[in-house]
Amino acid sequence: MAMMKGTSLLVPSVQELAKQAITKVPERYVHPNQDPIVASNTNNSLPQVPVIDLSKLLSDDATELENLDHACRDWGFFQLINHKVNPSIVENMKIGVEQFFNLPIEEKKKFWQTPNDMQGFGQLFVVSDEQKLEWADMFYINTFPLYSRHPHLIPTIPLPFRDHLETYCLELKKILVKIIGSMEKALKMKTNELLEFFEDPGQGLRMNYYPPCPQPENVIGLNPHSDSGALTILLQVNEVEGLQIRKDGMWIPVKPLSNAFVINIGDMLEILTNGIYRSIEHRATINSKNERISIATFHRPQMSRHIGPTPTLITVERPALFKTIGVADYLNGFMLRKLHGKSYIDVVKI
Ligand SMILES: O=C(O)CCC(=O)C(=O)O
Ligand SMILES: [Fe+2]
Repeated sequence: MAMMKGTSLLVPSVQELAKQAITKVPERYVHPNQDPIVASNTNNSLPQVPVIDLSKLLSDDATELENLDHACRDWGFFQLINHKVNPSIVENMKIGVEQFFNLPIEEKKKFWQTPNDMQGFGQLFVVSDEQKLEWADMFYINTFPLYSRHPHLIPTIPLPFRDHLETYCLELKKILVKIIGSMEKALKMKTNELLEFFEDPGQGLRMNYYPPCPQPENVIGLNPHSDSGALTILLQVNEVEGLQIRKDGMWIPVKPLSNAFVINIGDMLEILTNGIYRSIEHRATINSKNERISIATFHRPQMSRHIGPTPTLITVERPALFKTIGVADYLNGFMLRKLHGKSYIDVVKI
């Protein structure tokens, strides 16, 4: 069975560190020379990530399908509204994740990463002791397929959060299918040509906790990266700004919009669409006043599958831009490296 491998060095909790009244960030978290933080209120002329209405998409609204197509080609990111996920499901998830991060550290240790395992609390992509760390704790779990779950993680998450999490995961898988189905139409592909890659998809959840920091300009919450999977559905839990995407060389803040999901294209969808839809570099910044919480839910084709440009999207004018690669190979290669912008997709470029 093709499994997700990967390891990351064990690191201490930043949430605990930030509770101490420090005025200076420890050296291991100082990132010199990073691009300055731009807050949306200091620059109102910045363009905004497109907003897409799922209800309109599902009623075959041609204009909205075009809007989706533009969003995926030009932005790789959009905010999804009217998604019809029951607000109580989202609300329960928000409350649950806040309480989960606020458990006493002794409780959380039961969920901490162990050597050679990236699921649990900790950080990802830490490959050396010299590497600068992020100003954040994260909790990563695989949710689907079921065999990729760890017995000591989801089954021991306190109730009712565990049940709320299960419900949430299933709802997001439904959104995945609706979005991919609409993309297939927008790209004028054959029915099921793209969707078939998402039968029984792999799904993983990354919950991010970014504590406030006395020197926010010196730290980074999450290094610039593109997501390796196919489609990420992100929930900005507490409406604190921090997510930024790189567009035309500028960092653009994504304003938290209530009742919306932020959707972004990952590398695997860029490969499948032969580069027509693109994964976009993004990062999370920190501020000095408020904690920030987000939940990224990643979706990918099954580990045993192979992905390459879909035949209909290869033409004389647009020859194949990528080689075919196994999903497990792509993902495992990604997990072994430091996060570094959008550079990893180069391994499959022709
Ligand atoms: O915290 C955020 O808004 C971004 C999270 C993210 O990009 C990720 O977990 O891959
Ligand atoms: Fe991401």
